[in-house]
Amino acid sequence: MQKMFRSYKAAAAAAAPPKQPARDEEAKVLKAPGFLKPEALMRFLGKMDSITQEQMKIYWEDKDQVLAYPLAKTLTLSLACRFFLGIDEPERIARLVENFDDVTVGMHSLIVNFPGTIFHRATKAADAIRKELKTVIQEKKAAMASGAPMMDILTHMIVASDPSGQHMPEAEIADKMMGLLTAGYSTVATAMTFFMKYVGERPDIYAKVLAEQMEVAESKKTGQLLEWDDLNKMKYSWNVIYEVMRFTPPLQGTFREALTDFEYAGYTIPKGWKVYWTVSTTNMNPEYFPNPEKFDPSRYDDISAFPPFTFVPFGGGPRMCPGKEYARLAILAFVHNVVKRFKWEVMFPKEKITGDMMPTPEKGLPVRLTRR
Ligand code: HEM
Repeated sequence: MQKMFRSYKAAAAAAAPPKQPARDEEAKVLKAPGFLKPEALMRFLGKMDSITQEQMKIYWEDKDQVLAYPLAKTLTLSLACRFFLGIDEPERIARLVENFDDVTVGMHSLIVNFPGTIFHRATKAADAIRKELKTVIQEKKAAMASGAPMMDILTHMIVASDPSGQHMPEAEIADKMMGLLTAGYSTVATAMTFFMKYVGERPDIYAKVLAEQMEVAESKKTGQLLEWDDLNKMKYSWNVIYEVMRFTPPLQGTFREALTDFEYAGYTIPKGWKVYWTVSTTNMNPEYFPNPEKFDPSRYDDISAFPPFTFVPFGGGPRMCPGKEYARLAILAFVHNVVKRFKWEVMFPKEKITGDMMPTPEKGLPVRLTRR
């Protein structure tokens, strides 16, 4: 986990001041469950599908129009709270959504800490989240003591101990959970939101996604939830998501440390400097993406044909996003449920997109829904 978070920590310095590096033993403890590997995620998929269906029922069905972005965030935070923390209460999730938004915005702000600055707001929000998470940890410990069965990442962190039998302090667990939730919540929501935008503007692509998803839906019995094999039948839908992420990368980039001096564009970058790499540097390069302005999911029919590090929505190398598979599950469960139920129209195709760290539709991406 230490390895997983080191570069994110650099990016998140604004919201969470750097702590002592995690101990090696902790890294082992936290990695042990393999909670983001497909074997572990398989068990989550049915529940992801049912949570997505519940949210469609509460927030989407019977509505003529919705704001796609805030609803996508509520969905992804509900999923993350369920699978990372084991909590389901909507009021708690609503409180966290607000605070996480402030932390996310603060990640790329100037470190100026006095009332009224973005950084100050992010620090306060991070404190509020830590406080809430500590309460969750205490409740969880009490529930565990009463023998209730637990299936979430937080429980693993609480019970795990290092070789000397030491458990991780609550404050540290809270920080680690905050890092995981921050990394895995608005990124997924952004991909879902821009799927709504780009596919809402392209009826031909919508028709193909719908055909693929209906084939999956029709192969299932009434009420049967999504299973792992179903995801393998969603290749076109996932290619659409790739194209969504090429047009609008949910995470713009992150930091690396130069291991040796090197030359770039006539400048010497000294060893030890922090460098910021971006996902989108090659996204519109016609050498790799012919006709780059065209939204064309078929370019990923053979994804292995891309030269290394030209298309990197999830990063690359040893620090590549460990949440990629989790994101695929959550996004495809959303795609399946939304296209099965609705056609939609983007109400303001020219809506301004703000935000440097996370692209944000200024009005929340209002869409007009038509029940299928
Ligand atoms: C569409 C969704 C997502 C996108 C586009 C995305 C993108 C990225 C990118 C570009 C990086 C930097 C990788 C690098 O430095 O090479 C990253 C790192 C990371 N992501 Fe994601 N991510 C997504 C979802 C998630 C989820 C769901 C989780 C958690 C469950 C997660 C956890 C992390 C963590 C912990 C890191 C830091 C890895 C490290 O430094 O070793 N991400 N992500």
